[in-house]
Amino acid sequence: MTLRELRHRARKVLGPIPYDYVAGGAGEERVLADNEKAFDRYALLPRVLSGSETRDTAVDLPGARQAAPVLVAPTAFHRLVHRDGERATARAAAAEGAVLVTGTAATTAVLDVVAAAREAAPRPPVWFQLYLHPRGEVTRALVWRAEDAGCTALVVTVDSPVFGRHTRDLRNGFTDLPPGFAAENMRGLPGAGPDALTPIPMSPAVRWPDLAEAVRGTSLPVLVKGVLHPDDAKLAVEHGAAGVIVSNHGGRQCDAVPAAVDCLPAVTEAVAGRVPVLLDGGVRRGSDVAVALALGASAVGVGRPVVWGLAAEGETGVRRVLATLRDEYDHTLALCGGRRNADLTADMVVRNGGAGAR
Ligand SMILES: Cc1cc2nc3c(=O)[nH]c(=O)nc-3n(C[C@H](O)[C@H](O)[C@H](O)COP(=O)(O)O)c2cc1C
Ligand SMILES: CCCCC(=O)C(=O)O
Repeated sequence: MTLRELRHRARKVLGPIPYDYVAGGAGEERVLADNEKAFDRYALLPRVLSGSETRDTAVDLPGARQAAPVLVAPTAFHRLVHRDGERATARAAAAEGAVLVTGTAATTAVLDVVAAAREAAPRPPVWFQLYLHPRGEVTRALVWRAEDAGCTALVVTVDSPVFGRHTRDLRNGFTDLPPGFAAENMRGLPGAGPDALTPIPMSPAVRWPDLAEAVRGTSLPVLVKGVLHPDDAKLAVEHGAAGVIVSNHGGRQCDAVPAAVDCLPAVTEAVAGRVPVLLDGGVRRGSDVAVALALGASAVGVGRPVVWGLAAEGETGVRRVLATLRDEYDHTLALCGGRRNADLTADMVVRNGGAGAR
């Protein structure tokens, strides 16, 4: 089963409103579509007679060593799609040796998410995603909850000064969580009630010094998610980021930006190896992972496919998504004559239809 087929299975078990919440994007969903289509514009140019029977796909990331260069991107409200929610996702990611990025908008408290991950692996890498709050004490409270739970890194999302206009949700009138669901990490903190769809008051007033303050206020590495402009990647490093995540939020924020993978080469050049560069958006096959790594990513995140796996089959479905991507990636690495992730280099990616014409 391909990851694309899994979406159809999820659609059958989900009601139309949660399905649309996950599947949808902002505006006319141009960026949502382009994130996937962009990978079709790249082709791999394999090397030959340079492979190995044993390959090493492991990767070292801030606060994590992973079996493969694929991690679970933060996606909100897992209990909306499966009764086991984030606990199932956490057990699956830990069992597959993948980083789980849980976040402020999870429907399970971070302490319980990490506890579930520990049922599957002794020291599971769980990162915590948050938005910087204009009131520093709210940010500090969230960071403390993540540290206390045992998270090994923080992910600060910077592409959401305001919430994106999700066309399908607006049409469906989906503005609040159904009764019985809440953004558990927001309990007791100021803001909209934890059962609002946007419990975190995103703010355009948040600026670079707030990031620097967040970095200073924690011993955990802080990755910055949602960077597209190479100058912002440089600023992120200068303000203490331990990693930069190239992402357009899966096409859910500004509907006029480039596909994530198209922004990767310039960001990689700007960061110049100082910190790892990661990418998410549109990754659906092992060859997409290989293209991203060749263009400079250390690892990629997957968002919707994990939610489809969770909706369709719970913990087993999430494991299937991660195992499929790892297996497909390893196979692609072999076909490209590689032994290690670093064997995939920029000269091995060409524009599709223009082989050799780089
Ligand atoms: C249903 C859903 C919820 C999301 N929630 C968050 C979130 O709470 N925080 C965040 O930083 N990104 C969030 N994202 C964005 C993802 O982290 C990621 O950038 C995006 O899904 C990657 O694209 P993909 O779905 O094509 O893999 C969400 C995405 C989806 C689809
Ligand atoms: C405050 C909820 C964040 C969810 C989110 O980021 C998304 O739906 O894209």
